[in-house]
Amino acid sequence: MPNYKLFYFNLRARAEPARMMFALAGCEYVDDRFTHEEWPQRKTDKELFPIGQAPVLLVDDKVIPQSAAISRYLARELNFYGANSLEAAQIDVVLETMADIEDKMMPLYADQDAAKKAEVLKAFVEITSKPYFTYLEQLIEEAGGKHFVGNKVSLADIHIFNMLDMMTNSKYKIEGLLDSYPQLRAFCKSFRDEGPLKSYLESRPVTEA
Ligand SMILES: N[C@@H](CCC(=O)N[C@@H](CS)C(=O)NCC(=O)O)C(=O)O
Repeated sequence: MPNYKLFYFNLRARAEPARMMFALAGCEYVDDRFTHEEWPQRKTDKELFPIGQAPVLLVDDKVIPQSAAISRYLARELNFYGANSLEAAQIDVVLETMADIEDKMMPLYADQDAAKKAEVLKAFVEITSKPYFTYLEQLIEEAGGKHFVGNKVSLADIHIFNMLDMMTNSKYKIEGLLDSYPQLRAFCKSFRDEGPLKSYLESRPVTEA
């Protein structure tokens, strides 16, 4: 097993799927978290932060930036990327659907007055995000409610849980987001309360996002 070191802010956000996979696999790693105040100094290390962004995963002496690359690498190494190519493709479908939702979410956080923000959030919940969440709701229902793909926790479950956790339980919380999606709500509840990450989720640092 290589030496793993993960560098990110003291947030769940883009690094949490990696931390969740390390926890599930019982794999040791260094979880190097820094504050926003420390970041300008940390990012002067151009070898470690070649794009000037975090997260970065150090695998022995190899630098891997880009959270999606980190997640997919660890999923392959630690066996969270499905049992075969077809399952891997199904996992990718979930990840890419989630990426579409996140793309549509970004403008919600642009500076704007309260009335405009309420209008934009309502449109996101009721219109823009609907085809994606409806599809994810259908997928988890067809899969039996517990795992999006296969019969064990995969990168799909981990990423969906993390995204929904961020959208319902962080400073980016969106009111009413999952009101129309009972299967997704049930999936999150069982993942949190009964899944193999229960004790990790209960003991991880509490962060604003
Ligand atoms: N596509 C990149 C985006 C990384 C990114 O935007 N990171 C933010 C934190 S979530 C960052 O490093 N912000 C500080 C900066 O850009 O100086 C990824 O997914 O890793």
